[in-house]
Amino acid sequence: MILVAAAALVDADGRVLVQQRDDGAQAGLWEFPGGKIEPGETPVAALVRELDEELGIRVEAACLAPAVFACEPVGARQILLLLHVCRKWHGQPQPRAARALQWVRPVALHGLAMPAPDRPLIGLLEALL
Ligand SMILES: Nc1nc2c([nH]c(=O)n2[C@@H]2O[C@H](COP(=O)(O)OP(=O)(O)OP(=O)(O)O)[C@@H](O)[C@H]2O)c(=O)[nH]1
Repeated sequence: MILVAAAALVDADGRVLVQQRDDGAQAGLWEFPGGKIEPGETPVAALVRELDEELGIRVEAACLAPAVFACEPVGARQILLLLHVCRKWHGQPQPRAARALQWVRPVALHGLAMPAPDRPLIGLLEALL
């Protein structure tokens, strides 16, 4: 089981940030910023670290609200994806690790190519935001 923490950053217009993966078998897919939780790390601590590494933004732990999760097979592995919602951060997100970033309305996520674990989360996220 691979534990992954991710964040839906939501801007003042209610749009969500997604990034396009640049490497590996999932290259070209759009996903929420985040990454694997390291041994001994909490999901929120992993996200604070990943959001800094991937986007160059600083987020306070208290601003990452646990939201929805999914557990899906990707190849031979199960991914447990823990999606958080974040409405407050410091700095301007930059695509440091991704091919591109885009801000989209939650309903538009249905039209994006996303990894399998993200698909069941789209409707849940729409209902939450
Ligand atoms: N960040 C992120 N990863 C996702 C999402 N959905 C999903 O299936 N994943 C998968 O979860 C895994 C996250 O691993 P990663 O490679 O981004 O993690 P990482 O930054 O720790 O990378 P590293 O192992 O190169 O250090 C990948 O297999 C990725 O395809 C998502 O919405 N956001």
